[in-house]
Amino acid sequence: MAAAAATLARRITRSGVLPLCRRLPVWGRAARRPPGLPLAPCRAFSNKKIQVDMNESSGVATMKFKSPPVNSLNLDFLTEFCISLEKLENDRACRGIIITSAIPKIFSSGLDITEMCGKSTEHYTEFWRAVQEMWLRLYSSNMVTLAVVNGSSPAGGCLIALSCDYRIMADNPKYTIGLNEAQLGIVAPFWFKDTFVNVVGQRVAERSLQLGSLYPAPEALKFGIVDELVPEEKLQEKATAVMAQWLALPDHARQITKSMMRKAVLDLLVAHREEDIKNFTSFVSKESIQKSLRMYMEMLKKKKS
Ligand SMILES: CC/C=C\C/C=C\C/C=C\CCC/C=C/C(=O)SCCNC(=O)CCNC(=O)[C@H](O)C(C)(C)COP(=O)(O)OP(=O)(O)OC[C@H]1O[C@@H](n2cnc3c(N)ncnc32)[C@H](O)[C@@H]1OP(=O)(O)O
Repeated sequence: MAAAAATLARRITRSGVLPLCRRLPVWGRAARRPPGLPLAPCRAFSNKKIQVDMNESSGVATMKFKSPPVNSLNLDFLTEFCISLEKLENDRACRGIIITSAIPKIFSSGLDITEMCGKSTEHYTEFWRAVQEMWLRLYSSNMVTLAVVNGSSPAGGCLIALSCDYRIMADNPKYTIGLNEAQLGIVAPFWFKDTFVNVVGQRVAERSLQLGSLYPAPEALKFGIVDELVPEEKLQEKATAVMAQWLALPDHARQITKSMMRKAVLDLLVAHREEDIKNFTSFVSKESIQKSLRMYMEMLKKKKS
């Protein structure tokens, strides 16, 4: 696992482009299987920060974030996420993936702010490439992707949920979700914004992004950020039912449709990836932005005392 992670990290940082596995191809997963060959065996695999369990009979994998205290998305987490997703994409038996958290009350606290504070340009470059890679892989996945948001999910955490095909959230007003970057004095990149617009529409996205709004679960449902609220103890049952409904369709029809809906947004980042990295590194390197991020971290720590 460590060797695989190192290899992937090297591939992300050096070549700049990973061989993205089948970005929304025009063929179904079943059609890729050479006739007569048995399905590849599926196993559960657990890494440091993400636990993946594969249900071989349903063809559905569950990916559980388990990176205390708050599942923040640091370089190691993002690398593990990409490796896990690649393994599942390459597993012919896997047709759907449920993404959720093993940490009570938190889905993901978003990008790890410490990765964007006081580091070198090289580090920002490596980190941002990994963030891009995570989104490109998830948003372009040809599997059915279902986010089970069982806790708060700001910024990058919200992006993960928005990048899935469907979102179920625990019916608890203490859990919030949204792209709150503006509250940190930073800006959600264009592809975060485009992903958000594709889910909630221009008006809700514009207002929410300018205000950096974090919505309690009931409001998130009202604005279409999530598709359903479910009592926490029913999340698993509901996720299984929703996944079965999506998997009841022929893969190729659903995949081609998904590709049509998402291609333009994906292509834009693929075409402007290096420029986007430069924008990020020069933006976060500004002293004013560093100051905002430091103040935000201090605010988080003070909140506890
Ligand atoms: C011209 C320019 C054009 C374009 C711009 C170009 C580029 C764009 C530039 C930048 C884009 C960046 C996009 C950023 C996306 C992000 O995701 S930023 C992260 C946003 N996340 C948050 O705001 C969440 C902050 N955290 C919280 O609100 C809470 O922690 C919580 C609700 C998640 C959990 O609350 P609690 O359970 O009460 O836990 P604590 O608050 O006590 O936290 C425990 C511990 O964890 C630390 N922590 C929390 N979140 C983060 C994080 N995201 N990163 C790093 N660390 C985090 C917190 O400080 C505590 O630490 P300790 O005090 O225990 O050391």
